[in-house]
Amino acid sequence: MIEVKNLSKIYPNGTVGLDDVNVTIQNGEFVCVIGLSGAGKSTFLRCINRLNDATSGQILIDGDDIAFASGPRLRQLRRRIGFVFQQFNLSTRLSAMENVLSGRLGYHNRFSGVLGLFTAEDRRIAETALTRVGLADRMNVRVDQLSGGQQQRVAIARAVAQQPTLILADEPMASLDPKLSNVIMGILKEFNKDGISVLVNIHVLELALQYADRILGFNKGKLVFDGPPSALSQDEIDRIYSGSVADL
Ligand SMILES: Nc1ncnc2c1ncn2[C@@H]1O[C@H](COP(=O)(O)OP(=O)(O)OP(=O)(O)O)[C@@H](O)[C@H]1O
Repeated sequence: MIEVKNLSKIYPNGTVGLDDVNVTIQNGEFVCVIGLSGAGKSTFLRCINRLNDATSGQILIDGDDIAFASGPRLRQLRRRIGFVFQQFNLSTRLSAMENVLSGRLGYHNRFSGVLGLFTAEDRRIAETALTRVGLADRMNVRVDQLSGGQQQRVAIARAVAQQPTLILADEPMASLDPKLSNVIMGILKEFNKDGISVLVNIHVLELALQYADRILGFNKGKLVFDGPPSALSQDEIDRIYSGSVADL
């Protein structure tokens, strides 16, 4: 369970990224986060795994506050959270397998991690993750020889290899051909069925409606909608986007 309490983020230049956000996400939920560009979606996800530091508030991951944790405790908490980036963030000169194995680093001390001393169990977990995303025959191919869609699947496999309880995905389809959106959402949904909670930032409302159990709508850093897709009326959509769906 993730409990976000009174979470605010003010950037050093004074921009309000998040404004007193309160939300609880139960284990196993598939949550889509929507809102206009600049609404705070990325800031929200990045605060949850501490790519961004919150200014104030709490983020409890199964009861442990990650918002202001540091050192080994932060490392341990982050291990529970996989992150999938819009631009994949892979080491493109390494193989798919090597990238996915890096998802296991949180389970090793720094020394063995740097030396790449992965166990047979790590390799088995990485292989399973790559097979689940449909890349069993591409494991040893260098990432720069894979298509964008395949690269994003490697990135998802890397997140899954962490054996996380939560996957955060920040516009994971935005760099891909729109036709691949359903493939990426479908893969995330499959892992969600295994019990991993998923939070996806998404700017295509249709996809959010199609896949989400629950939608969070942000506007200017505030959480202005929290409910199932069925509760998202045109009024609510207007409130989130302060425009009509036709403008999206
Ligand atoms: N590093 C930063 N320094 C200052 N302001 C920032 C920084 N990162 C984001 N912001 C600002 O914080 C607000 C929220 O941005 P954020 O990136 O979270 O929105 P978003 O909803 O994810 O937008 P997009 O869909 O374009 O990614 C915006 O006003 C943005 O300009």
